Amino acid sequence: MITRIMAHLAHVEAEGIKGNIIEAGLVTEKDVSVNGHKVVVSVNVPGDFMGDIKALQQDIETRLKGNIPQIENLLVVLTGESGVALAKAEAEAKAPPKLRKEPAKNPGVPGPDMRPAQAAIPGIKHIVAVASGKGGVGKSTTAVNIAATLASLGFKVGLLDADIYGPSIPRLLDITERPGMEGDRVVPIEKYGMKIMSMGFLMDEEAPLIWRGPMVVTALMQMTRDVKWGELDFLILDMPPGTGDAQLTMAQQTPLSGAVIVSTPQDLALVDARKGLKMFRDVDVPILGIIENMSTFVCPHCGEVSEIFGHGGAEADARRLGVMFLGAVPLHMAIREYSDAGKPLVVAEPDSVHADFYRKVSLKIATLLGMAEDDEEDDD
Ligand SMILES: Nc1ncnc2c1ncn2[C@@H]1O[C@H](COP(=O)(O)OP(=O)(O)OP(=O)(O)O)[C@@H](O)[C@H]1O
Repeated sequence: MITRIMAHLAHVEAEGIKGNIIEAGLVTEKDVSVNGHKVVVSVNVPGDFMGDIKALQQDIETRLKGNIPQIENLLVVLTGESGVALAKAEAEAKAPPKLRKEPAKNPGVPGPDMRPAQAAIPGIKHIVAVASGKGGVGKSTTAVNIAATLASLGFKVGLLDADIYGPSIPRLLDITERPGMEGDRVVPIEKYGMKIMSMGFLMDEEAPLIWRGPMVVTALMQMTRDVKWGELDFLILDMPPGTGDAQLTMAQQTPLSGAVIVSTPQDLALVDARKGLKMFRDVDVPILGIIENMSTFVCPHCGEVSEIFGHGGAEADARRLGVMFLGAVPLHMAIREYSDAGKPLVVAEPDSVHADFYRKVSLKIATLLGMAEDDEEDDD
C-alpha cells in the first residue's frame, strides 16, 4: 500500500517547489502510516513555502482518495520546519471544530488497537496517557491544558493524576479539598468543567517513596475503576515521568486508546524519550504522537522568538521515529504563571495565542480518536 501511495504522491506538485513533493522531500515513506484502511500522511512543508497550503493538502487528498479506493479514512497532516506555513493555514481555518458525540467507526489512530474489550472501563470512551521519557519537561502542565481544552470544546473530560512520584495536579488546579465517597466509590473533584482525581488527594506529599512503588500502582489502577467518573469522552491520564516498572504496569493495565509523549526539543534526541515510545509500543498501545513543549521562547516584551533549546528537534525526530508530530507549545511566562496560580492557561486566557497551540494539539488528538472531524476531511 505504501508503495502505491508514494507512486500517487509523486504526481503531486506545489507552487514554488521544484519537482514533485516526493522529489522535494516533503513526504518520505516514513511519513506515511497505514493501518488497515486508515492512512495518515504527514507532509513536511518547508517554513519558506509561499504556495497555497490548503490547495496542496486538497490535491493530496483528491489524488489518494480518487486512485486508491481501499483508503477509507485519510488524514493529511501538515507539519512545517518553522511552523510558519502551518500556522498560516490553520489561522485561515478558524471555523469551529466539528465534534462527534460518538467515535467514528474508522478513526485515524496510527497503530493497532489492541484494547481488550472486556477490560474497558464502562462509560469511558477514550483513556489517553500523557507521558514523558523523563521528568520536568512540562508533562503535567500539558496534560492539564489539553484536558481543559477538550472540556471547553464540549467534551466530557476526566483528568487522572497518576504521577505517584510527584502528583502535581492538585497544585496546578489549586485543589486542596479531599474527594468524597459515595458507597464504596470515590467521587472526583469537579473544577473547570473537568472531573479530577489525583493520588495527591489521598497521599501525603511527605509520604515515603517506598509507598510509591508497584503497590501504589496496583492501588491506583484499581482506583481508576472505582472512581465515579460517570460518562466520559476522554480520561486524560497524567503518567509518572520515565519508563520504569510503575509506568510499564500502568501502560499494561489501563485500557488506553493511545499515548501522547511530551518532550522538550533537546530531550527527544536523547534515549529517554525514545524509551517512552518503545514502552508503549511493547505493550501495543498506539502512540498518537509527540508534543514538543518549550519549543521556542517568545519574549513578552518585544515578541522576538528565540530558539533556546534548538527548535524543530521533536518534529524532525517524530518523523524519523515514524510517529506523528502533534504540535509545539512555546516556552512562555504566562503558561508557568497560570500553572503556579492554579489555573490552566487555556481557562485563564482562552483566546490567547498560547491557548491556540493547546487547541490545535487537543483537536488533533480528538480527530485521531475519531471524536472530531478534520476540517478538511469529508469522507463519511
Ligand atoms: N510551555 C511552557 N512554558 C513555560 N513554562 C512551562 C511550560 N510547560 C511547563 N512549564 C513549567 O515547567 C515546570 C515543570 O512543568 P510540569 O510540572 O508540568 O512538568 P512535568 O514534566 O510534569 O514534571 P514532573 O517530572 O515533576 O512530573 C512548571 O513550573 C511549569 O509551569
